[in-house]
Amino acid sequence: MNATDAAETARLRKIATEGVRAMIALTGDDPDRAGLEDTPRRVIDALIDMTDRPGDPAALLARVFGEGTGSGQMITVGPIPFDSVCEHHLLPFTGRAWVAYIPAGQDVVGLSKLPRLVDHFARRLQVQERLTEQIADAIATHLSPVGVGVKVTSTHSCMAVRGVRKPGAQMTTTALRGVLLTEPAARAEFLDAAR
Ligand SMILES: Nc1nc2c(ncn2[C@@H]2O[C@H](COP(=O)(O)OP(=O)(O)OP(=O)(O)O)[C@@H](O)[C@H]2O)c(=O)[nH]1
Ligand SMILES: [Zn+2]
Repeated sequence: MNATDAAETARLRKIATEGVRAMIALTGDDPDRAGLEDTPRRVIDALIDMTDRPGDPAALLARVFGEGTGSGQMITVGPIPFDSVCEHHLLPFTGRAWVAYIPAGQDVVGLSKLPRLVDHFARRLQVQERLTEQIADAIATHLSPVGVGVKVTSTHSCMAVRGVRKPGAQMTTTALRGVLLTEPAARAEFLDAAR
């Protein structure tokens, strides 16, 4: 972080602290009471922590292993647990993702890179449909595979603990590319693996 960034961060943290104090006051509580004194800092740090966007898709998917490892099979990883933040309410949504691809040639990526890719797109302000598309698009762009499948199921705390209050209701989203979109058998294989 350079000096300009540090000054801007300090400025925004000051404003955000006032904002969180105002939100506490809106709940009818006293932001100056001992138990709440340090809460604005904790809230800001928690939000930054939950949106740290680890990794970089191009770098994550850059190292491939060849020598006959791929050869046309579907590779599926899941369920991959993830935490994200609903961009409408800044409340968490948490769930599981399945990520599959069929390499175009012999090259495959390391197993761990797919969960890392999920975290990269999950740990930011999100909606689930965009999360699902971004994971699929990153694999399509960086690996140029024959097919890609991404399925995400999650529960949104904004729908569980407030508003409509339906705890346990799950949202499922699926993004398919290439043969997983066009070939019913490939699609069925993925959806069977992602249960
Ligand atoms: N499609 C989609 N909707 C989401 C997601 N996360 C939260 N939402 C919805 O975003 C919507 C925001 O609707 P608004 O009417 O603007 O906000 P609201 O008054 O808080 O809505 P309620 O939750 O119905 O009380 C709600 O219906 C949420 O359930 C998501 O990942 N995808
Ligand atoms: Zn929400």
